[in-house]
Amino acid sequence: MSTEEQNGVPLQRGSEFIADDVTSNKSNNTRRMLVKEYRKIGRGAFGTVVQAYLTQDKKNWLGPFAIKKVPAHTEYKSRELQILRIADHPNIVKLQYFFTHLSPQDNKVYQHLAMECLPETLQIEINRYVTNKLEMPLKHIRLYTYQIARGMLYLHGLGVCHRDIKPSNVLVDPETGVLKICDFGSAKKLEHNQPSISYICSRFYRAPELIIGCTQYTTQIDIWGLGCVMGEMLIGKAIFQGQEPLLQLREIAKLLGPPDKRFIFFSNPAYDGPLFSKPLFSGSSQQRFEKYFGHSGPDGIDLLMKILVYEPQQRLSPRRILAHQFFNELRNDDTFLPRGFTEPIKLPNLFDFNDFELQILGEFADKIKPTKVAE
Ligand SMILES: Nc1ncnc2c1ncn2[C@@H]1O[C@H](COP(=O)(O)OP(=O)(O)OP(=O)(O)O)[C@@H](O)[C@H]1O
Repeated sequence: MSTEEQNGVPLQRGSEFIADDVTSNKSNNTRRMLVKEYRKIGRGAFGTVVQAYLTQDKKNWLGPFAIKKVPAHTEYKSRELQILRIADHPNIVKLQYFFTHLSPQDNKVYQHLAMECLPETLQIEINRYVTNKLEMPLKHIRLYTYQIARGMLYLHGLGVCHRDIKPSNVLVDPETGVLKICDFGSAKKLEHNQPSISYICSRFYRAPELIIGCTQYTTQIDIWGLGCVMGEMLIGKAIFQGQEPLLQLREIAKLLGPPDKRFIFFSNPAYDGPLFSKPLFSGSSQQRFEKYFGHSGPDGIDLLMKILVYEPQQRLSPRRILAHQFFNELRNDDTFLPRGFTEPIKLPNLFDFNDFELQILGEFADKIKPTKVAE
């Protein structure tokens, strides 16, 4: 394959096709466009993600986009399109175009979701620190955790539960500090009193009620995932690594202590799996949290201990997370030092709440926003 440059866009010959019905998510207009695929950037359980560019006239190129291709017409995946079409938030990956296309390789129709492209996943960023035997700076952990919580404030405000929070479903730009939640392939608008499947979410990040088989769960399952992701940034590896689905609960019990019988019963009265009711450690769970996450300081430990709790209703809500003192450093100093840079730069705007967010935040908005010192 030869490579050429067009408008600074590196293009590979041979990986292009015409799509007849490319719809802009912004204007809703549909038109014919040439799609040039550049390189594969991700592979998931359901499809592939490629970096690609779009053009109408072969002169003006749009992109780069991350185009996610999934088999079309499955009810499961069309939810992803529906949710991405309405989501409009700085911490949620933005859908820009979408279209269907018949693949000449297997003669199947694929849905194509062209999203803004970010350079890394949080998983890659975490691994980079581990490989270099370094700890991720606390400021970065605050910045990323805050933005995941802000994305959740918005999503949960819409009633949408992501259901697959994990570091590889969180995109980051380490040079700007911007973070966006991606992969809405498992997301669902949860309706009150309507059951949903409990076999959802990647094992290490599954909330205890899901492990037990609860089908009436709430968006608080995502908050559990957020706690797992924050813990993973702190220690450089997944904090609960169960070797089998039910053993996942054992890993949780090693940190939190045994689950309460009431919690098990109200999650799933028919649960007949192991209870792990004997303490798996001596001392208090506070001591365990301090041992695992000591370098996050008392505020980090306090926050994690209020997120990683069995009872979903007891877990902090997104707005209480945003208001937590762990994030005071972001309110007091609006700069950070990106990895590999020697000069600090300004943090992305973390407090530009829109009317919808302000409505959900209520009186919390004033606690979350930095208080400006009068000049
Ligand atoms: N907007 C984007 N910008 C950059 N990379 C992306 C983007 N969207 C997805 N990716 C990359 O593609 C990978 C797979 O994307 P995604 O998680 O949406 O697909 P999936 O088929 O649902 O995957 P999985 O089965 O692992 O959950 C991501 O982990 C990431 O590496």
